Amino acid sequence: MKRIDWNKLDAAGRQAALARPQQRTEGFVTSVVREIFDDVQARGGQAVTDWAIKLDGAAPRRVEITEKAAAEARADLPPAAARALRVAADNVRVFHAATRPEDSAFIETTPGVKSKLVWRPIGSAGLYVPGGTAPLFSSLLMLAIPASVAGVGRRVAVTPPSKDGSVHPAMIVAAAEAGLDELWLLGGAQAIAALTFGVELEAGVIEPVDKLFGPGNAYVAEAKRYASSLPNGPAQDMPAGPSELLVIADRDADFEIVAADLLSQAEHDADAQVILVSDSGTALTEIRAEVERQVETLPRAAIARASLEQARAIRVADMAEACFVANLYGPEHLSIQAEEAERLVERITAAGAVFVGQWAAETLGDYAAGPSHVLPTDGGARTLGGVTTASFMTTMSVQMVTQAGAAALAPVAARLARMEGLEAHARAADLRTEA
Ligand SMILES: NC(=O)c1ccc[n+]([C@@H]2O[C@H](COP(=O)([O-])OP(=O)(O)OC[C@H]3O[C@@H](n4cnc5c(N)ncnc54)[C@H](O)[C@@H]3O)[C@@H](O)[C@H]2O)c1
Ligand SMILES: N[C@H](CO)Cc1c[nH]c[nH+]1
Ligand SMILES: [Zn+2]
Repeated sequence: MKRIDWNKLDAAGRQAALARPQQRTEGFVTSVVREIFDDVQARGGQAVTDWAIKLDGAAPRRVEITEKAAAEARADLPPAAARALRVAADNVRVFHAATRPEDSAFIETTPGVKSKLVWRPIGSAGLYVPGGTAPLFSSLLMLAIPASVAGVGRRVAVTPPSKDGSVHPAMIVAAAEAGLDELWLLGGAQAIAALTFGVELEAGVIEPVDKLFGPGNAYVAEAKRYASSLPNGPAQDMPAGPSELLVIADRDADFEIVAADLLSQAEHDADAQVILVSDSGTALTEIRAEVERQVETLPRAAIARASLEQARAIRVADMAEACFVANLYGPEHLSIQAEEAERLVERITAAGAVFVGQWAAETLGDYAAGPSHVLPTDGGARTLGGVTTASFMTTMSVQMVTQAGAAALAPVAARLARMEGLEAHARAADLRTEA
């Protein structure tokens, strides 16, 4: 972890200190994604199959998620694992049901003119579930359950096959828990292209979707971005790339816990980024040493070490400055392990999720606290929130006007229309006053 003193840096130094790993924006990711999309647009399902075989060693396959298949998959898991999945799914469902947006009441702005905002689910959602280096069935729960609570008509998930071409039984159980419609073993940009254009495969048809959701590596994140830039392409939820965690810790933090939290995100991806911010030199020194100690015994030490090359340990003057730095970075996850952590939350304006105090392990949020763990990365949190039921819905205003309401408001509208030089608008308003 590179050690940095915030107050010894000039503006350029500060920008560099909070830069995302360069790998994520490297040109070859963009060009490979473009090549895959062009090929899928030209050759359809055959191109998807060719890329899937080339990159992941297996042709796309549809996974059965019938009750029978789910029961078999459940039987393949230790009972405690199936129970843990059920607890996680229940918590995610409870949180999203309680936070689903409701239609507003009618609001009368002028007597006889009333409007309200109503929410409608989108028609179809393509859910990307990462699986390149670990089968993230938790991401399936975090996407498919909010989609189902929102009432989305068709929910299709795609996920890469494991190295031997198989699917983890927990993926099938999670899909069943979440009431998913389709699950495909297909990953990377080729999966996103399939959901964008719709393709006919040997294993069946993937219909195009209205909106793409989900996290993924740099290829997946770029594919979603590119898909949503195409004319008539699907919308996308947000940039949700390699994981990020920024921890604000003071000298009273539990250094072992802070180090463990940093490593929990570093182990995701060589491109994941973890940042430690503290007003205490001792905390920075001790936590860095603790990270080095703990990484030794991790099964994914190689990935975590590669990520740690992009990590930072930043010394700030005080907690107010720590919050300033956190807001500037806009992390996917922010953990505050400092005195009066809850009070500091008031200063935070940009983070996908905030974990308050030492007991709020980010890992709990990753799996089972309830809110979706699909969150914006790369500074997206400065303007965007994470996945919620609202992400799967749209709003419409509904406007109702009585004859008296029209008589009162039409002259206003007609006047404004003529000021804009739009005579047809004005006449349409005038007609409402002539009855
Ligand atoms: N932001 C969030 O909310 C969030 C949530 C969960 C996970 N994540 C992140 O998701 C990511 C998962 O990454 P992953 O790699 O394990 O799985 P992944 O499923 O995102 O990516 C694997 C796919 O990448 C494609 N790919 C790999 N190398 C390629 C190459 N050279 N050219 C073209 N395509 C290539 C392959 O087709 C493969 O199927 C991690 O970075 C993790 O941190 C983010
Ligand atoms: N930390 C990831 C979000 O960035 C989500 C996840 C899934 N499994 C474990 N963690
Ligand atoms: Zn995680």
